Amino acid sequence: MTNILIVTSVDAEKTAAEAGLKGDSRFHVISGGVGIAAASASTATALAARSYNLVINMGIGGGFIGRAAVGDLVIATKSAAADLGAESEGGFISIDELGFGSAVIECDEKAGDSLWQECNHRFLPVHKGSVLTLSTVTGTADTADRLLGLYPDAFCEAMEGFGVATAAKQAGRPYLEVRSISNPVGPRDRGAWQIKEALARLTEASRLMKEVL
Ligand SMILES: O=C(O)c1cccc(C(=O)CC[C@H]2O[C@@H](n3cnc4c(=O)[nH]cnc43)[C@H](O)[C@@H]2O)c1
Repeated sequence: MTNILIVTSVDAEKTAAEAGLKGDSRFHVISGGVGIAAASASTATALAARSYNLVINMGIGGGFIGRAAVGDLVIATKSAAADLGAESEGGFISIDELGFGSAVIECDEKAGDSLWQECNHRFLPVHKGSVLTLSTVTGTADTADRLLGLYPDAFCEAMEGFGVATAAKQAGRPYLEVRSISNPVGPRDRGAWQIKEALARLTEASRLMKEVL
């Protein structure tokens, strides 16, 4: 029997994910908190309590303009801690360049591809590429451009993926990140976030996960 841990950040995302799973006992959904630290600690606690075959970080996220629109799904190939490093006069220095490990964790290709194929089969708008994890929500076009300069294959930013991925990696478990877009990445306009639409799409994604994972 497959046991899959789904980690969301807030209860609204947990409820949306559970709605698509319709009580499938192979899945366990937790709401782990907002941000990389809460997500990582919550995932590690869940992994210590029970054995899982796959860990999925699921939630809403910001879509990079021209790459992923509100309501689209993004299936991560990598989760990248895009602001983990050092600032310098010459630009941002990643922890990879600083020699302290890697800011990028690969996602499970098999699980990602299965979901990707099913989304295409059902004509859901979906993208596959890097999802950035940030501690600060991007609020200017300059920052969005700078992030895309660092990660040209990024479709989305959110605040938890790399934390969940780190806990999964340390426990030796495969990992995947799935996001539905609630807002564009760029100049801050919190009132324009379409959270209801993004949560509905999250439910569609978890309904497909139930079929293919
Ligand atoms: O109003 C704000 O600026 C704000 C700051 C922190 C968190 C929130 C949330 O609504 C938390 C939910 C969740 O949303 C993800 N998310 C959604 N869009 C973005 C984005 O453009 N950039 C980064 N994260 C985003 C994130 O994973 C939060 O956990 C609101």
